[in-house]
Amino acid sequence: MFCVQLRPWLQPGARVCAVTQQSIHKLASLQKATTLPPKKMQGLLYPFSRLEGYLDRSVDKTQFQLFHPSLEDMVEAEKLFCPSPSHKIDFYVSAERMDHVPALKQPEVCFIGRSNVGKSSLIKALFSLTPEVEVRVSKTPGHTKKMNFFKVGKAFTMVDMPGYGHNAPKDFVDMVEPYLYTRKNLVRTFLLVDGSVGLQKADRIALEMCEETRCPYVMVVTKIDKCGQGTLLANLLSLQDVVKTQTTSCFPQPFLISSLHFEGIYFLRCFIAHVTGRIRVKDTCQS
Ligand SMILES: Nc1nc2c(ncn2[C@@H]2O[C@H](COP(=O)(O)OP(=O)(O)OP(=O)(O)O)[C@@H](O)[C@H]2O)c(=O)[nH]1
Ligand SMILES: [Mg+2]
Repeated sequence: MFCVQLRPWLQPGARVCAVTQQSIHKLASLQKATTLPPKKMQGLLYPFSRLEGYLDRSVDKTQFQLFHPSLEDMVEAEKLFCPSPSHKIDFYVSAERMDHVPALKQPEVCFIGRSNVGKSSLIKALFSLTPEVEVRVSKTPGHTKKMNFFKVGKAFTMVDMPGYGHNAPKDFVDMVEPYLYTRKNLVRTFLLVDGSVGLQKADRIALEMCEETRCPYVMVVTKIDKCGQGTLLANLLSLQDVVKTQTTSCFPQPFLISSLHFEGIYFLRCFIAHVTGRIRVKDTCQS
């Protein structure tokens, strides 16, 4: 659980981030988040904590907390998302076909999901400490048409994928499937589902594809700011049931995200740093 007494660790003098704060979203950094009242901060850092009280006693909560980084872990991870002259964070290249995909050695994570589910917005929020990195988002489904590669120094690459479903690019399958099946340096796929509607038919197909690739993947529940707690909880529990009973390569703990309000963003930065081998989060099972 979050310890408020860790706060002094973040007081002036602590090396949190060297970028100027001017054009950066007010909640982009942990430093700002930790100035909020404790309950609000807890919800931002650990979004599941908001739902915990509503869970029936019979529900096994440990499954929702397998990955449970400390504040220090999150601070450590955040440094990776702060650019410096020796650690450049930037858009690298777009690819429409597998033979356009760059050959890279560093670990890679990618984001897939239905069009409009919030993939690009999530990447934008993760990169909010580098606002000059352009990640295009749109309310029109099917906006991202290519696989967009973003380099985080020499640490890892993040790939924003086109969405499936409504207005997906015609060559979606030819583009994304070979990538998921053959990309050697892919360490995690994040499969995004909308918190208001839960797992849809198209998501089940994506989930089956992820299972077939046998690469580890993680479910991310998006836009949690938009849905009521009852709806979110119901969708989360049914999603977790599917993960538990029908998958073998999926991490049992779904992550909750609001790219607009920054809930879960620090948490996800930490998970990415962990799975790409940049930090080691203690007491973490099966991640
Ligand atoms: N309320 C709310 N809206 C969000 C959130 N994330 C994304 N959106 C909105 O959802 C819409 C789609 O966001 P994108 O990030 O472009 O979605 P995408 O998954 O990249 O979509 P495609 O590129 O079309 O596949 C935009 O209008 C975003 O502002 C969120 O966390 N909360
Ligand atoms: Mg997009």
